[in-house]
Amino acid sequence: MSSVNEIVQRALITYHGLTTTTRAAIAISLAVILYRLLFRQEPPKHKELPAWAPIELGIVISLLSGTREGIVYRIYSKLRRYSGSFWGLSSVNQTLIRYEDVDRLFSSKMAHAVSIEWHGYYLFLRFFGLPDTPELKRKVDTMFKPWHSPIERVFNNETHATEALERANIPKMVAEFVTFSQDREQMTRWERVADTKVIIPENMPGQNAALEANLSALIVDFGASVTIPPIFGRDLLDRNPQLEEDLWKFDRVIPFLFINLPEWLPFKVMKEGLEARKRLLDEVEAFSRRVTQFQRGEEVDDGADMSDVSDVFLERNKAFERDGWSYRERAASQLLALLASNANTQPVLFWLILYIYSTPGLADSLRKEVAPFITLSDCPENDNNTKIVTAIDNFHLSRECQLLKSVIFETMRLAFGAVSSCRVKKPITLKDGDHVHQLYPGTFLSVPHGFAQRDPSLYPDPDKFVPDRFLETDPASGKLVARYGKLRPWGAGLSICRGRVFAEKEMMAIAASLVMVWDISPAGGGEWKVPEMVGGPGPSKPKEDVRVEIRRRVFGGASEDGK
Ligand code: HEM
Repeated sequence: MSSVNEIVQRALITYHGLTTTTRAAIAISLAVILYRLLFRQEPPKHKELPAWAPIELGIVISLLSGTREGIVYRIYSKLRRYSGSFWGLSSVNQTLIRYEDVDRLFSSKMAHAVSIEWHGYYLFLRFFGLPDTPELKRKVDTMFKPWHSPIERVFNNETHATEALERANIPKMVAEFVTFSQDREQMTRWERVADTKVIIPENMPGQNAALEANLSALIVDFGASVTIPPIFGRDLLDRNPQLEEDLWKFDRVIPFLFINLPEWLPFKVMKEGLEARKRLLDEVEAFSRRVTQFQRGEEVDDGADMSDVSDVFLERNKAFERDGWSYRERAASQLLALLASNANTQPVLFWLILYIYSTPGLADSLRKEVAPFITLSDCPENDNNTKIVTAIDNFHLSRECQLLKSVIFETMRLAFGAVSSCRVKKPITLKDGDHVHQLYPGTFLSVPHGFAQRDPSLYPDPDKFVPDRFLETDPASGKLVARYGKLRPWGAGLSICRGRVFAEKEMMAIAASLVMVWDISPAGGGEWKVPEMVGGPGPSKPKEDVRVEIRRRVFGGASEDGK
């Protein structure tokens, strides 16, 4: 709020320092824009969300999260097109704050009047710079369902999501979480990016090995290495050592592409992001070719083994093949899936692991809760009473471990803000408390669900991490169960996340296995310092990384508890 005021004040000072001609030109341009926004009788019929809409959403969130005073807030409130929960200067775009009927708006009951399928083509053009042609538009529009339904069928279904998780082989991954290797060649891909430093090498008689690392860098690449193979198989990751780094670089530039900033802007982040995008498209394009060769029974380039590529990917590739998609276009679409499955999961996973270890007593409570569902055996490389995970009972882990579930919900409350958007396709009238709004086709509605997540009337002491905040006593069984309540981290209704069942199970399995066999503490000893969160809506990132020490948990010794 204050920063918006500051920006306006600075803009006014700069404005007064300009020549008369420049000031007149700017004033006329602003008047024209305002006239177009405020006084058009017929709202323009937009097919895509206007590029300025996400900026307006950010401004609305910032204006309404503060004390709701100051000149900018007052001017905006006077100028806004609607009233009640609807915020926006132009009828083309409205941000809905505390609108009570969000679930109904995005439900199948409203599908005749609002569409959640507006964004596909828009993302293709803005994210990948593909040429705007009627043919590409037809392809993307007709692919919305074939694009989403295989993902939804597997990753939002209890049984199939559990099967996909088994394919991720989390026990093996967790055993390799830290290798304590000083040789870069021997390190895992996530150790290579985490600026690791071995403090005590492995196999020192009578000593438990210890390693320092940057926790966020380590976890996001570790998480992506778990998430990618059950969808894409091993080939894509194994062949492209830089893939994850490129994914994060591209992810950083996406907010700029989303609001249509020109690609030639001379920012480092833009340049690096676009170079990463090119490499990613090349890699996923070559991968799509190999998958197609495999599906046709042809010889696969480089003799690659594509037998573990998931049915989801195969089904989508077949649909592309039928509909005449070029390999470049397929790569763009598959890259969207790569982003959707990783860009949210991995930052949330980092905060989850950080909260588990940094909240006093929480790691021990979770160890007690998850122990019956995690099978351990003695660590073969180490005779110091340390263990490795050999099996995870994913089904019971998600059914029985309600504290862990509540911890995940609480992490998402603090570190992730979903936004759901839809396009009005038929005239509708929406009731909003005492207000009634008439909405026109070609206009857009966006709901930042995260807006309410730090509201003290819903979540007392809202900035504090409270592990059992989401636990409620179930009246029928008398047991404690984790319930979402008003939290909507996966979005709403028909547009809800297509991978949420898998994502939740995956976070549970990774957190439960890591906490059982690894100890993590602040580097150099002392108190934990949880870094400031930056970014959002979407996942928040840490302002700076967290330097930690990682050791194997010693059983029957000082660090063991709860087993
Ligand atoms: C913590 C992890 C995750 C979070 C918080 C999350 C959240 C979200 C949200 C908020 C949306 C948009 C919902 C809306 O528009 O109302 C979304 C869309 C989606 N998610 Fe997730 N997601 C996660 C993990 C995953 C995973 C693991 C997968 C795949 C296996 C996945 C697949 C998708 C897909 C395909 C979409 C639709 C994208 C589109 O239409 O453009 N998500 N997710």
